Amino acid sequence: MPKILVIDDQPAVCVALTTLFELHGHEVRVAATPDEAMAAVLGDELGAVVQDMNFRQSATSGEEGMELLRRIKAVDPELPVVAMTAFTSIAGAVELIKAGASDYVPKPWDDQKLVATVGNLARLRALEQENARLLAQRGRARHRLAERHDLAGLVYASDAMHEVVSLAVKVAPADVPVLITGPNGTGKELLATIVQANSRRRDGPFVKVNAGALPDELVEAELFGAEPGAFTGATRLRAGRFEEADGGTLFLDEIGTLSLNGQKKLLRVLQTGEYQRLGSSVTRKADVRVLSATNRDLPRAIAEGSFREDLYFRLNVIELTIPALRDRPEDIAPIASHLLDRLAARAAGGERVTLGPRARHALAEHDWPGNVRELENRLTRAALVRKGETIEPHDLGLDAAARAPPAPIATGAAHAASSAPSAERLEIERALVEARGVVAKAAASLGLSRQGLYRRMDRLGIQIERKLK
Ligand SMILES: Nc1ncnc2c1ncn2[C@@H]1O[C@H](COP(=O)(O)OP(=O)(O)OP(=O)(O)O)[C@@H](O)[C@H]1O
Repeated sequence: MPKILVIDDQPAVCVALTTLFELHGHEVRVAATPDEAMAAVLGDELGAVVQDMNFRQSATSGEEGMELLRRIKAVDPELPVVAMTAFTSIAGAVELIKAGASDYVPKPWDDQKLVATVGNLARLRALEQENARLLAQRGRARHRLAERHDLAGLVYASDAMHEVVSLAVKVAPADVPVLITGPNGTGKELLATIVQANSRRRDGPFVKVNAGALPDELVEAELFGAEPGAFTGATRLRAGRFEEADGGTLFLDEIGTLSLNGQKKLLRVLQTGEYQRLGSSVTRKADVRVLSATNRDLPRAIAEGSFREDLYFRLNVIELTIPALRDRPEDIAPIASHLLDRLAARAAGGERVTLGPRARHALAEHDWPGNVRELENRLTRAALVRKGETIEPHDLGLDAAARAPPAPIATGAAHAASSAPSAERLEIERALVEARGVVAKAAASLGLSRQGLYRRMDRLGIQIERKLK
């Protein structure tokens, strides 16, 4: 129980208050003069103070008490002080509160009220202190982690993310496969970068493959390479991704959508540590650490027969799961701020745009189906379309997102009756804006063919306005 300091020059009052607080489980310290009181405030762990306002028989103005209150508040502004006063005037009470008193009780006091008031204040202080201690502890832990490891620009404030990142840097030096799971755009590739950057292979190659985009007939050539003439059109020797990643790390993104044939080939190299180029009988050793990522529920895919269980166990020696952004709302504001810094660094004039209070509120309220990538897209869009100095909710497309669609920069009619822009729409719009409306360039940055991008634009009703050209 928190300790209470009782300050009164009358021994009878001190005895009465000591008995009262001790009866309710508090430890009590007593001071008869302002100097004794200050010695206790400076040297003891106190939960609350109950102080008289006059310390000499002749004094009645309360001046000495007011002076002591100010001295206490000057050294410990958070320490709750309850003044015991004969003041009944409103003016006196207001002055006390202004000077920092948490409350005041008249003399003679009501035992129950006094114990309740002081006890509540002391408990609140203990909670606040504990909170501050935990926050400081977490802040220190995050700081230490960032100091000792390369976090590749990943920003977070949540405990959930701290756990994931701590595990990532812990498993990084062990040469084991790591499977990174989590919804779209949560930072799986960024986390893979952290694992690689903190591994013993950090100076080796880091090769990334979108396993989901590998056409079945090219899986083998892509992963293991091909000799000239190995298949129609293979005119030159082609090194595979395992060969390129030799001595380093191979990151297989979208592993959940790798074809069954691709899974079989991958499993073999993971089991034996050996592979052959297509069209060659020479066996090569794979000195590669495999990291993989997926947003698919692999156990479910296994149950449905679309993912091999044996491959799952090979890839999933360690699993790192990144929570959806909506489940770690503390991360939204710091990531948004980081992304705005990044946008400013890339912008021609280097101007840093800020979020207006309504926009900040809208970000906190949004559900983030597209996670950090969606946040990135919305901020990029907002920085481009904003009219004022700060970003407003409608710039983000979050102006009552559920009620009406925002006016997109590249827009069409097809979606007009629909709800807020999807993450896909935002991503395409962003790519188009960055490519200044050049579809081929936007398609390349999205990893799509030009036709593929046109098809998506058609489906989403995105047309390019002249101003983008
Ligand atoms: N915590 C974070 N701090 C800073 N940037 C982040 C963070 N998380 C994600 N990002 C950024 O968001 C974008 C999307 O992240 P990333 O590509 O790593 O997600 P992903 O989960 O691999 O996406 P997908 O599921 O679509 O493959 C990237 O630009 C990345 O740098």
